Amino acid sequence: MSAVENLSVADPGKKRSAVRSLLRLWPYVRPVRARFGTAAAVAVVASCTGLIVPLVLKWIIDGPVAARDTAGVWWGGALLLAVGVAEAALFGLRRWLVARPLAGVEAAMRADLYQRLQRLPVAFHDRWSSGQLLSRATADLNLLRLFLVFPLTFLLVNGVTIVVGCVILLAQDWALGLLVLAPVPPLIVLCTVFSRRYAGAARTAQDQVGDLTTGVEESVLGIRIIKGFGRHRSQARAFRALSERLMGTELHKARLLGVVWGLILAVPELALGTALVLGTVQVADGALSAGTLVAFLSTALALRWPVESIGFLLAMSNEASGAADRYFEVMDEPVPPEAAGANPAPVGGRAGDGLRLEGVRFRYPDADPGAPPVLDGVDLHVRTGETVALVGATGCGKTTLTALVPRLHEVTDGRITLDGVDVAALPRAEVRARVAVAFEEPTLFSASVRENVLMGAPGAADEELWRALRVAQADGFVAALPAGADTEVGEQGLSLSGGQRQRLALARAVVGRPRFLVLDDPLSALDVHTEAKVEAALRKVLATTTALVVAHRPSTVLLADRVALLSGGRIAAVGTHEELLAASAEYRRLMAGDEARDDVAREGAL
Ligand SMILES: Nc1ncnc2c1ncn2[C@@H]1O[C@H](COP(=O)(O)OP(=O)(O)OP(=O)(O)O)[C@@H](O)[C@H]1O
Repeated sequence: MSAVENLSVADPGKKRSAVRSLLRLWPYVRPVRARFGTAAAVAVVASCTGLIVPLVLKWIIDGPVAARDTAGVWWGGALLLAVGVAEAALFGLRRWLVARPLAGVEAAMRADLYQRLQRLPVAFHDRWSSGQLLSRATADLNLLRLFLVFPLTFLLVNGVTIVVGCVILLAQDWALGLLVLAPVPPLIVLCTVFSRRYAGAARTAQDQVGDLTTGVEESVLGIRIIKGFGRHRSQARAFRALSERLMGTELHKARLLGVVWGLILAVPELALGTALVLGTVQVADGALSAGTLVAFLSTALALRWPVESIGFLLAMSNEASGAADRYFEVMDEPVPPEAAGANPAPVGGRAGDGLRLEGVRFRYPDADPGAPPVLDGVDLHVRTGETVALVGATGCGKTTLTALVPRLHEVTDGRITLDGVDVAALPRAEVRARVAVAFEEPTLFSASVRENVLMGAPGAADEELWRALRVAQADGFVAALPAGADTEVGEQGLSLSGGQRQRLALARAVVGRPRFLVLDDPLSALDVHTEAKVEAALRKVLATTTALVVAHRPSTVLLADRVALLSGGRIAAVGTHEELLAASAEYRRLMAGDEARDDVAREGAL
């Protein structure tokens, strides 16, 4: 699969209501409702203030102008100026009222989304592409804030202004008023149809932006592979295809908006032109005063913007409803119960029992229903203080098994106990305080060395940090960094070598002096010399803890007291390295293959 092809999570067939989606924002708007409501009321008053202008004009024309009263005209002009200033001041007040609270709403929604993402299980993150999550946390939340600032208020403000304006029009001359209002019913039908279509297109575009974000992210993170394999052209082609797909959707949106906006502009103009002709005839016949016609036409013109803006206000609202759906798709994902603060830590257990896996079965939630489970009845006992190496063919489920101990995934069946306590009965925070992990892929964050390592024991003293660095044989290179342990390691620690990253990940695992240690082939990126040093240090750590270590090569296996062979979803054999060499042909094959690879690596290093 190309690195830029990714899962899109929209369900186009699903029935949705834009209003219902947007109503879900209420809990976030609720705390600022007073200020938001005041701002909307101020905007309604400001907009309706503009409708006073035609009435003042009518008074000036039929009064001072008809009577040739110059002083009266000046007074009329002053009144028009005062109305204009009041309208501008009120709109300014509205902006001031909403700016800060609505930025706060966006920040609160973003914080909730981030917290949710932290609490959701690894299985969720396996299923969702990072770009889809990133675009929800950035572009979609921005759209929602814009919706609250603009369309939500102005659909109300313009609606009220149009109703008040229509009353004024009908009061001036009901026949001309009905003529100008004739296009309203067909325009309402048009807007409803448009909304439905536009909402679908907007949602598609948002999902495509998510796919595009994933593509950019993967290409940036995988730039070394792309360059190394000379794949930049094919990657660029795949990316262009994605961005052309998005461009097509955006053009479809623009066409829809163009048609609806064209009709919203043209149809009322036709009605207004007809009213102008008929009104002029009536003035010529003496059936209508010139002031009334001017007031009528300027009221109709004052209503142009509120009517014209409906098209793009509806478009923005539909985009916002798509963004709200996308946001709540993540927020509605169930969080495993005790992560939300249930289950207190159970007491009891059998102190000194070590780590036990009893009849553990596991199947990935998104695996093919017909496929056998990855783990199918694993029984293993790692005694307190003991180190067991887990060995098996590639893809047999070693990483999966190590992820079950700190409950990154939940067992499908069976149980895992720590000192006799079922991990499923412990709060996740408690499990992770007891079990420290280091994975094959050492993940570092764009923070200092100190912050990265102390993630394993927040608040630990400097001595603990340096002890852990010494254990991982990382103290030498960390001390030589420009700012020592306070040196920033760059995004994903990419400013460090693979071996350095892996040693920091190891230091993070041991800094909290964990009772249980789970290491997934933590020595894979080390050169033979460094590996020997880390092994020597690790041996000391392993002597003080209970450890399960995934091992691919004999040198790592020799760190362990016993070896467990994982095969066909079960533990096929347990014993010392020598015992398994003597008893298991599969184990001999595995070790022989790895020995051969080690020889090649050693030759390369020499
Ligand atoms: N998130 C996932 N969803 C579905 N299947 C998965 C997932 N992760 C791994 N698998 C499958 O589970 C099986 C075991 O994978 P796992 O990574 O545990 O193997 P492993 O023994 O650690 O392999 P290696 O030695 O190559 O690291 C593989 O068939 C893999 O395709």
